[in-house]
Amino acid sequence: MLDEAYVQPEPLGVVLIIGAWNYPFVLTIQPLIGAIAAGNAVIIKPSELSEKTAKILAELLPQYLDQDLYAVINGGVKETTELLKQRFDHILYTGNTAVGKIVMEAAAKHLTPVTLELGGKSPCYIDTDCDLDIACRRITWGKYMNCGQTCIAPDYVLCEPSLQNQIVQKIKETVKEFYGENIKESPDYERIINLRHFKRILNLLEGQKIAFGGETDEATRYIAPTILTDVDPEAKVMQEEIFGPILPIVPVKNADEAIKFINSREKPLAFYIFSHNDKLVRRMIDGTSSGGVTANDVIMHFTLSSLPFGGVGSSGMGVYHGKYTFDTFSHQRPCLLKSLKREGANKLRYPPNSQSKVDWAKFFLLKRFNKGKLALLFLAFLGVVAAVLAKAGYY
Ligand SMILES: NC(=O)C1=CN([C@@H]2O[C@H](COP(=O)(O)OP(=O)(O)OC[C@H]3O[C@@H](n4cnc5c(N)ncnc54)[C@H](O)[C@@H]3O)[C@@H](O)[C@H]2O)C=CC1
Ligand SMILES: CC(C)=CCC/C(C)=C/CC/C(C)=C/C(=O)O
Repeated sequence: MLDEAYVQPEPLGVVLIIGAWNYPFVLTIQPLIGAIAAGNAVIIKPSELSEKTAKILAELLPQYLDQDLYAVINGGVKETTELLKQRFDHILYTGNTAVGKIVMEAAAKHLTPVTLELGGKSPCYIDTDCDLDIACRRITWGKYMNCGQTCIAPDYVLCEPSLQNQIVQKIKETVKEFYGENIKESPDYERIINLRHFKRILNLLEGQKIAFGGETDEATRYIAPTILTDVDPEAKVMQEEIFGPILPIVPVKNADEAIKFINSREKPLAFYIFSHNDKLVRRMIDGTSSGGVTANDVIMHFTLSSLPFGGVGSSGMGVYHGKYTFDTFSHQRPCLLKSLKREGANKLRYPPNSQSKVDWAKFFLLKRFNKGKLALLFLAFLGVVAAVLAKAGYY
């Protein structure tokens, strides 16, 4: 009661931030800000796939930040492998799950803690009790933004069979509203990052029923906003994160079947539920697990600095954003400042032991006491009075 106890965050030391290509600026700068705020030195390793952003980061950062403390190192697998041999005090990695394991293995050699911001197949459940126009507009935005290359894009839709055709129709209308008649010409519709990813996504379309879209152009790595219907849960497109503008719809009987479906797979990075029914929304949140959730919208939980962002299970570990970034890059050091006075109260813990000391210890530590011993209670009351007097300066 008389001691001072507090938590003092302290910098971890040198932090390594490895970014991915899909939002190459935000995925390095956002963690960098928190790492600096927490007092660390930082090395940034942007993705080599988004080479122009990597180059500009290496040019710009030294102009604004202390070069001894903040460095940009550019390179691919070879350079990153070499970098990972060094000892860091924390590593924040954003990218795919397979490389996440490599990063964690390298970090383990130095007992370095990691934050792994990985991916996964984020499901989107659309209830029958829902404003389909609004739901489909929001899903269209989140799915086709950056050509589907967003870690928390809704990967696939689960809904009752009766909704399927209406959803296709409404997304089709919204695509026209967003990108016009000629999507290819729209300045707002992006392209696939490289040929390897273009071919990977095309491969996922094989044998599927295309209800909308499906047009592609290898020369410009264009893939039209595409919807697949009646998709078999065992299909290739349902086995890996799509990370492209393809939206499979998997019909389910009801919300319970959707919950079972989600729980039978790896834990996703995000989960989206569209329904007017608040109870159903809560039930689906309680019945599943995912990195984050947005109800009646997509992506938006990412934008709140008051919420921690991160995955769970195979979609990652650890969180950042806002104050959570500061906490991730800090050691929360518990400090107890005692005085060398009042040794009498401390005698309780020193040998020789006795039943009376045990009773006192239980009273103070476990807040458990023998009801018969009212005197004990009285003594505790006196203790509180003494503490108050001491704080007030009478002691
Ligand atoms: N949880 C999140 O916040 C985010 C997760 N992602 C996920 O990232 C994935 C897409 O990114 P990737 O294609 O992985 O990006 P990527 O190919 O840019 O790789 C990510 C980083 O890992 C490094 N890297 C690649 N291979 C490596 C190796 N063998 N050893 C060491 N380092 C290596 C790269 O140089 C790069 O800096 C998706 O699964 C997506 O969902 C993407 C953005 C945000
Ligand atoms: C309100 C508004 C314009 C939000 C922008 C949302 C946005 C672009 C989110 C991107 C999220 C992100 C960085 C995902 C990722 O890392 O893959």
